[in-house]
Amino acid sequence: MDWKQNYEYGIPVPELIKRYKELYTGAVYDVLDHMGYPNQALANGLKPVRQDMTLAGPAFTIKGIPDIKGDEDLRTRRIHLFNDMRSIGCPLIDTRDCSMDTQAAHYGEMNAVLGKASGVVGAVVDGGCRDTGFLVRDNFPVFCQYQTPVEAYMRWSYYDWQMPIALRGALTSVVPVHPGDFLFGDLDGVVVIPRKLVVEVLEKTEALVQVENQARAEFASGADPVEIYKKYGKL
Ligand SMILES: O=C([O-])CC(=O)C(=O)O
Ligand SMILES: [Mg+2]
Repeated sequence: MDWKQNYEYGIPVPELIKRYKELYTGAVYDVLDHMGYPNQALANGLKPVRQDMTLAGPAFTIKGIPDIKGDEDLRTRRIHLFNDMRSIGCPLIDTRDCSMDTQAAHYGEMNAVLGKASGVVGAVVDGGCRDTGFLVRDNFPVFCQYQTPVEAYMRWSYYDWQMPIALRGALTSVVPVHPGDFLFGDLDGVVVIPRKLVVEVLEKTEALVQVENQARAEFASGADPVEIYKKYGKL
């Protein structure tokens, strides 16, 4: 499959990633909210495996399903997803819908190593992660719901990839994610930026952050807060 057109934004992906990583999720959330997209934040439980980790980039979507018999066809097929990542040719976020499983680890260090060699710059896993020590030592940003040593085999399996997926939401039960939608995460959580809005949201958030920086500096200076609020409308 040729998915490349899902990853064209008018600005090269590495530049988008660099500029998003200068921002913070609260500001991106506010911009999306004001644009009429209030339901783009992922569930509160989704957190980085180390507090200072951030990630930004376009989603490569993966769907997994319960698999209590260890289906051999699914098991054999999954390895091909990494070549599909490579065929896209830009930095990606491995983004996993785990069908609400709350038992197994759906991500780990082997996935990260192979992912990195295939263009992956971080993972958002709506489920569990293991080998966390490796990931932390490698400084590889993974956002997940929990950590566990429990293996996925005979519990959960990869089903398909590069299809629309649904991750648990902060304000809605799920937030849809499509291949090429952007994920941006920091200590507060993760927001999903729909593909067609990636550049507009970036530019609007950069402008918002400028205003917040000015207002913050003036608040910190001890000047009259009422006057500062009148000037910027920010607190
Ligand atoms: O069971 C799995 O594939 C998850 C894991 O431990 C790894 O990626 O290293
Ligand atoms: Mg492992």
